[in-house]
Amino acid sequence: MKIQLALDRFTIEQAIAITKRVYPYIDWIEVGTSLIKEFGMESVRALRKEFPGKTIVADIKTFDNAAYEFEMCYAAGADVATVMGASPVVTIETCMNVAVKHGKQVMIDLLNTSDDQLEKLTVYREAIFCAHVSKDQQEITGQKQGLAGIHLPGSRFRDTNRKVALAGGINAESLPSLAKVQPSVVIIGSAITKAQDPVLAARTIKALTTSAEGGTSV
Ligand SMILES: O=C(CO)[C@H](O)[C@H](O)COP(=O)(O)O
Repeated sequence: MKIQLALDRFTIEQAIAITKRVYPYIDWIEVGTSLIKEFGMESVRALRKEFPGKTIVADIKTFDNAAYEFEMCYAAGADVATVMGASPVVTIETCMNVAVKHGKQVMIDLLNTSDDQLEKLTVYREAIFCAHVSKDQQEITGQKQGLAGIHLPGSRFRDTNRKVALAGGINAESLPSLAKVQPSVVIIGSAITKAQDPVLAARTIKALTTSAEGGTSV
């Protein structure tokens, strides 16, 4: 289970500084949508340059203009770029094709994706399917990521080795039960980056994922 550190609502310098502190406890680095919107591809390039040894995820949340946006992310050094599951299927298909062309990956963000649409997306076997509770759902309607509320991408995904990611307000309390879903990736932002002690928070989360996988806690 990879830990993807979500970097949102920071300057590029702040994002680099916090990542350096928690570096040993995380696996993937997400250049958050807010960074991409505020600073553009420079944010992806900067994180790529600073952390050559980590997987960089550009959370661009593409909804249209797929080839242009995905080419841009991969050229800036992203290993993974995100597209919204609710987009037209042709958009998602285009993202998958651009990823194959560059030997990169696609994460499909299932925020507000209907079951009918999800059914259509099951053909994209190489994608990572991200069940996501949004910031607005967290902050305005008080929704939480949890086994009851999760829009899990169907039992068939778990049965067929589809890669699943979970995101949205995940913390040390919710992680152990969410780990039962055996996600490939857990995406964690504020529980680490806004913690009073981000290093302790990251180390605790790393220990929880390790023990959920049957390993020894660090
Ligand atoms: O995609 C995102 C916001 O749209 C965030 O990356 C995701 O929600 C994880 O951050 P947090 O743990 O703070 O919710």
